[in-house]
Amino acid sequence: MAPKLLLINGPNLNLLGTREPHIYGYTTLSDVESLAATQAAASGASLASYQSNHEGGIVDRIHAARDEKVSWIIINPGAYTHTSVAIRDALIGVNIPFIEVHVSNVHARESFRHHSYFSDKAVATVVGLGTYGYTAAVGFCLLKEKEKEEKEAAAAAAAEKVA
Ligand SMILES: O=C1C[C@@](O)(C(=O)O)C[C@@H](O)[C@@H]1O
Repeated sequence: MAPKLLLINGPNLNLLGTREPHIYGYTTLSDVESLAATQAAASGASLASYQSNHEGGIVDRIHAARDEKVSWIIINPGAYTHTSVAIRDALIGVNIPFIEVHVSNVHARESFRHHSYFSDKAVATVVGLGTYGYTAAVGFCLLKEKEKEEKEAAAAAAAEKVA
């Protein structure tokens, strides 16, 4: 089955490109989403995108990802990074590996941005690479899926040899 990736962006990230461009740059969310979908498609994977300014909407989208058999979630929880036990619990609850992305280097900003409810459960955290952080995260997920596929193919070939 072709790998399925889900890109989730939290509150205010719909304003990417116009919001504090000295911090978040000029690339829009729709640029980010279409680039990520193209990147996934080039490797035979699919990528769906979701953005919400509401915590419950993000929780519901994460729950739906389990039914959709999503292999990886890439999430920028925005300000919910620093507050949301509910989104953390949803990600743990569905047991889908996830990458946490922040456009800005949160560690070089106000101290309330230094704590994340996600980093200790994320496979990886990407901070401060601008919107390239999304590209890096998608590339990593695609690499891991390719490695998994190669491992499965090698195991199947070995099993065939024994039979
Ligand atoms: O909304 C955001 C964006 C952010 O997640 C980032 O991508 O750098 C960092 C958060 O602290 C902030 O609330």
